[in-house]
Amino acid sequence: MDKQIILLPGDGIGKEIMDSAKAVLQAIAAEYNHHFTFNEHAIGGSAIDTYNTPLPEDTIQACNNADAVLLGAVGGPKWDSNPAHLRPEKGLLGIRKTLGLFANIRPVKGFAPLLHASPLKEEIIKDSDILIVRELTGGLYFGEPSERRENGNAVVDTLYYKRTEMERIIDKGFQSASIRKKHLTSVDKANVLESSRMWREIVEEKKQDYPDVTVEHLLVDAAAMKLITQPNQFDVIVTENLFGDILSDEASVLTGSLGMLPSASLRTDGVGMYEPVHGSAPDIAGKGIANPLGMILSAALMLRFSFGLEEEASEIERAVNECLEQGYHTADLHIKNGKQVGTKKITEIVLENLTTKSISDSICNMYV
Ligand SMILES: NC(=O)C1=CN([C@@H]2O[C@H](COP(=O)(O)OP(=O)(O)OC[C@H]3O[C@@H](n4cnc5c(N)ncnc54)[C@H](O)[C@@H]3O)[C@@H](O)[C@H]2O)C=CC1
Ligand SMILES: CC(C)CC(=O)C(=O)O
Ligand SMILES: [Mg+2]
Repeated sequence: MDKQIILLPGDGIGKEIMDSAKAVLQAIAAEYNHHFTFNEHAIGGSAIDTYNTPLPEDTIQACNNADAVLLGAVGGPKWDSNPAHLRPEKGLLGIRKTLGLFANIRPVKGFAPLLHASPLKEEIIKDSDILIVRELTGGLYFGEPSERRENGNAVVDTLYYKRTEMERIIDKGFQSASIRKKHLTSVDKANVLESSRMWREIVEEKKQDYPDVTVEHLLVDAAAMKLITQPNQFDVIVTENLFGDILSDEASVLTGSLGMLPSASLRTDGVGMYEPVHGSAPDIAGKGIANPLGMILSAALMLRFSFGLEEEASEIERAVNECLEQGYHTADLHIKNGKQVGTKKITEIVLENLTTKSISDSICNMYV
């Protein structure tokens, strides 16, 4: 299979973890006889430094013509006091919107060897397997106006959603639930927000189309609490942009580290951008200690969702699991008697496990 993949490493640890994902994809291409072409483009703070914009036109064009996009992370203190249009995050929001990637799929399923790596008790997190379906191109992150007023003494951000934008993501949530355990939790703040009341109405309408899916409505504050007290009560969570952003970082605690979580940002035709859930981690950038597994697992999601390469995707997930079984981990994972290594070394171990298939040849599909 021939595929053109655009790499957007971005800022901070973005470049370090992108190198890992690329190496894993090259190994998969060699093993399965695929031809992946990689082209790197600028986004975020590094694009501001070189091109004076967080999202150069050339990057947009390349992504538009690609089969899939891999993104590291953007942002950092260097650009934190820039005006809104010259912030790295504007580049990320811009590429999501421009490509129409409205569905952010964030699987939260812990690897067995990491059950004891979470600060939560093992009996609480065991058997948890959650799919967060987050709206990605609307809501507070995009609404206009968003500005200071009254000489800087007042401020407005706008939460705007069209009904159609809510309908398509809620549909995605129902579709995901219907091929999993058939339980959908819709998260909103309908006791306060008009947007959430419209969201809830749509969920109620849509549930007629999915009679085999049970639906539960949760207010976001209670959902935040239940996520870490009864995580195995969840199957699919569908929610709007801001709530999904916050809840997915919280949910990462179940897996031992934010550095473990992958994501897929999709539209309906299969085109996607694949990005770990975490940010650019400026506190550890350049130290060679970042956990690349969320990025590597995002590359696996790319193979599965955009290229239909289920076996290859599962092979990466198996190699990651094996590496953790062998006790290897980066510093963000707290594992007693583990073998703590840096970004490059853990990538090498994943690569070794890809080629040796020492323990099992079985396909472990983490996310369906
Ligand atoms: N998708 C993206 O590009 C995102 C970008 N950001 C940006 O990233 C910058 C930093 O934001 P933070 O709030 O610090 O969030 P962050 O996700 O970058 O980091 C939070 C904490 O988790 C740790 N961490 C995150 N990923 C890790 C990994 N792979 N390995 C080991 N440790 C990891 C960091 O060291 C830090 O202590 C900001 O500029 C923010 O806007 C934040 C979230 C998403
Ligand atoms: C950096 C933001 C624009 C987004 C974010 O935190 C995320 O998508 O997880
Ligand atoms: Mg986030």
